[in-house]
Amino acid sequence: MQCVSEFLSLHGLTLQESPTKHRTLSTLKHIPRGSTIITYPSLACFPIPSMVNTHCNNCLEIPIEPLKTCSRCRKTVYCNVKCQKLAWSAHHKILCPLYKKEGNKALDGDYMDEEMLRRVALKIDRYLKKKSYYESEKVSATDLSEKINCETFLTLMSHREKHTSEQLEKFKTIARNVFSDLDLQNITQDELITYLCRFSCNNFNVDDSQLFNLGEGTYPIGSLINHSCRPNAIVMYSIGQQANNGPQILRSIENIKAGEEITISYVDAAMSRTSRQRLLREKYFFNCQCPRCSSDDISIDITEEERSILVKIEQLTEIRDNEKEQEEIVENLLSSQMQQNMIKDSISSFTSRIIIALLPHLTGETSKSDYIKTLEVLLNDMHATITRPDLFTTSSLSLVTRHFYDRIDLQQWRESWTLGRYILAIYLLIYPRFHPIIGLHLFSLAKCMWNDTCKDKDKVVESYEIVKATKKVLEITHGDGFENGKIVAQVMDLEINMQTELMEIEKKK
Ligand SMILES: C[S@@+](CC[C@H](N)C(=O)[O-])C[C@H]1O[C@@H](n2cnc3c(N)ncnc32)[C@H](O)[C@@H]1O
Repeated sequence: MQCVSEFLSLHGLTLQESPTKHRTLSTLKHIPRGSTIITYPSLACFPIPSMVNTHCNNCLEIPIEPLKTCSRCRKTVYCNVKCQKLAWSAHHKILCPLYKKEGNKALDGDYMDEEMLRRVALKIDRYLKKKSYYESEKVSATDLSEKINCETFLTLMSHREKHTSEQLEKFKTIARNVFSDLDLQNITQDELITYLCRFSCNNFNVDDSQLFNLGEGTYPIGSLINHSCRPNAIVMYSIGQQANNGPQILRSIENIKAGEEITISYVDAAMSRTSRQRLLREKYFFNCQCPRCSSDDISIDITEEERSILVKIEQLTEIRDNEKEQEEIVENLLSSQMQQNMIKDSISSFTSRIIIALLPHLTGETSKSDYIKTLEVLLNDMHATITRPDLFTTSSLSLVTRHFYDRIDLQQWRESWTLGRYILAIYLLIYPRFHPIIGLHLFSLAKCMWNDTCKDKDKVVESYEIVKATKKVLEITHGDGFENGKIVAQVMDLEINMQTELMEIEKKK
């Protein structure tokens, strides 16, 4: 692991033993919010079944040029010749005859595991075979990254002894098939079972900049990062970077002090504590004791204000006994007649209050403690201000979101931005303030508002505030690099249109 430690320390990071988490990845220097902490290539990544015919099998990009299909197996598509050549030397030379032999094999649930195992096993086998080269001074930069990935992968936790016997049986079958298909010289069939266990608690869904799931990836460096339900970092992807095989980018969403552990969230922040903890136990085999899960434990080292808001955020995600009744209320609320009366009253005014209070914390340089104070006031006032505070919870989200997109499809901009503001208010209460979900939702909302402005100055001003917040959040979550930078550029175009419109309105006065 010498070269892995060196690679990490080049980026100001260090890996330490931990009695409860096996290892922790911490920073040696202060990291400002919105920084790219480190970028690293995958050991293997490929599209999910529904994307195999539309997205490049090497870099997951939707190509501008017509797709190139492998003329032998007719199964894999690439965005260009460069990607095709890279895939050929990495794995396709060996896998192509297998794909051909398999004909129209169904891409079912086991397909992802089997395909990942084939690709990773081929790389590890090659690495073990040429270990003396990989350890020599002659090793090329690309092979050095491969070495870092292979070495790290071999140290990842597998929790093999904790998987159910049913799961292990399934893995045994996949391992047997892959072992008989590939001529592996340096890996045993039994080791392949451990690899499959590793995939299940370490691998990532690869999403595009809009958070649409495109594929799955093994990113050994990313797999060194532990979980927190209130994380200080996120992972994003740079789709379409052929040579780097869909690199993963680790970005800070908070200022991180020197010595602090870097954490990401393995689960959706809008899930209830019970659901999050169940998933973390069943898939990752640990009991989460992050500040959010342990917010009522006074021995946890956080400020009293933070503890108080984390307890209240938790209440917003709890699964309720009156879920059905709540659904009916939201459904009625969204029906056109009721919408006029009720959204405008209680929901709408509290929505405005949340947005007015929290938006400056997305655009300005306010400190985390100021943001927490504002959040605390809002959460404290919630019960005093509105009759149904339970409508600002996770339970309302999926229903309102569905209606929001229906209205967008119908180009009903007024209704869509009314619903979009309501969703934004719930997001702002539940999610960390600099979260890609918030940035992307702000962008959708800004577009709806812009479509509905009718050149009314107040509306243009309001949508301009939303677009400024969008830009700030996306600069932090997405950054300005490559594919992710494109979305920030789109926001800037919208911002310029709004500025021009505001100047026009001023001139006409
Ligand atoms: C993707 S790995 C993270 C890196 C891992 N700690 C290591 O040293 O290889 C996921 C595993 O790390 C451990 N882990 C991650 N976050 C944790 C947390 N918050 N508390 C305890 N264990 C954690 C669990 O064993 C989990 O299955």
